[in-house]
Amino acid sequence: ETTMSNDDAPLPEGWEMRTSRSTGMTYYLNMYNKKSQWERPEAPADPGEIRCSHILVKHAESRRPSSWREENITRTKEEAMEILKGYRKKIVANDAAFVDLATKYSDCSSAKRGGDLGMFGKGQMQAPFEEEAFKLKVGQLSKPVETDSGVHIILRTA
Ligand SMILES: Cn1nc(-c2ccccc2)cc1C(=O)N[C@H](Cc1nc2ccccc2[nH]1)C(=O)O
Repeated sequence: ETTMSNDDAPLPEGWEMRTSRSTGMTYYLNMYNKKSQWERPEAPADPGEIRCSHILVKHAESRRPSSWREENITRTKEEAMEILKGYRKKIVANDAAFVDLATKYSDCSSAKRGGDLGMFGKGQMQAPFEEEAFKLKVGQLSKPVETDSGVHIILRTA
């Protein structure tokens, strides 16, 4: 029987369709690591590394309840979550830019770079952060994520 190849369906994230110059056959290119394969991919390409920015609101139970903006952070985890949800609402409503809120309010030293953490692979960031970040598509904003450092919202930028 013929297998159903849904050639007109969109490809999973990170893949592109190519035609072999020598044989004219269709193959698929992982745009992150430039590896190619004959089989139509069923899942997003493994990005290996991604780039994210984040806004961190620390609280009294944070591993290090201190930051560039506040020497001794005493707010509760619940208060931190409310503050962060307020920032997320403004960003989603386009009332404030992510980079401006990160620069002004993030309790991470990456605030100096608009919250940019640069490129990172698996095994570099705390697990809850990594898990959420690698689920995001480029340009997508996470829901609040709790780590030992505090509460974060994550923007995947690459
Ligand atoms: C992971 N990381 N990168 C930077 C950074 C990046 C670019 C420029 C300056 C600082 C700061 C940090 C960092 O761990 N900061 C901590 C807070 C923090 N905890 C995190 C957990 C997961 C991801 C980012 C996080 N940032 C701090 O300032 O107390």
